[in-house]
Amino acid sequence: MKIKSLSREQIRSVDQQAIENYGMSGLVLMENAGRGAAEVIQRNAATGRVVILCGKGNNGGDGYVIARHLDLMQRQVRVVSVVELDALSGDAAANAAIAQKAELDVQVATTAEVMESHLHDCEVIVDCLLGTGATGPLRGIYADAVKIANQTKATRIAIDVPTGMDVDSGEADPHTFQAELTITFVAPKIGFEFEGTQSRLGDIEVVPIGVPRKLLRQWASEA
Ligand SMILES: NC(=O)C1=CN([C@@H]2O[C@H](COP(=O)(O)OP(=O)(O)OC[C@H]3O[C@@H](n4cnc5c(N)ncnc54)[C@H](OP(=O)(O)O)[C@@H]3O)[C@@H](O)[C@H]2O)[C@H](O)CC1
Ligand SMILES: [K+]
Repeated sequence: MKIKSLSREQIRSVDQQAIENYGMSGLVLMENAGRGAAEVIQRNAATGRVVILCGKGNNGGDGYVIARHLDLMQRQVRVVSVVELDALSGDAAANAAIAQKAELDVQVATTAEVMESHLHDCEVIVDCLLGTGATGPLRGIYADAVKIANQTKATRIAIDVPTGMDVDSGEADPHTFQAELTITFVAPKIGFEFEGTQSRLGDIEVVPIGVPRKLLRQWASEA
């Protein structure tokens, strides 16, 4: 079944319905998202050290799941959070805690200098800073992190939407993450169809997260 491009509102309602009407849990959706993304990353960037940049919300939460699954694939992985971990909540906090108990390499970088020290020698950078919850211009360390990442020679992979891009309008902050590959969940986003977004998105892979077909049928573009 091919799902047409969805808006922020529509994708949120998929989440909501999966949880409220089908009894799925956010943790299960996040696990499916992170595991699916890790498998696509392994297929597209099969070697080298991976740094996963994590923000405060569930896009960041995906990053901790991705880290755990890449570690299971014997990859060298480091998570670099742009917020103190006690600022996390819900499913993101749960997966950050699992990552720490699993003794994955989790660092915090709230300044550009510390961020630079983590990014200068890695081969793959995964953007889990902001997803569909982003609003307005990038704030502080988020802008710094994207600027530094864009200056490296690393392969850059965006999760759900490149940080700095508006998921509905396609409008891009001056410091939008420049991805070679964007791994997006459930369906492409309507903002991806706008002029000029291609250079920031790179190739797009859609990863299903286990939401039942019956729920998605309302947005199917073909059976
Ligand atoms: N059904 C699905 O597709 C699933 C998607 N998942 C992932 O969840 C994210 C959406 O997560 P959410 O927590 O709603 O939002 P974000 O992670 O994108 O943003 C989180 C917080 O970031 C702050 N924020 C917002 N805009 C900015 C900005 N311009 N600069 C800096 N910080 C910003 C804001 O927090 P504040 O309290 O600081 O205002 C946001 O709350 C989705 O994209 C997927 O990756 C699920 O994992 C599974 C299901
Ligand atoms: K992102």
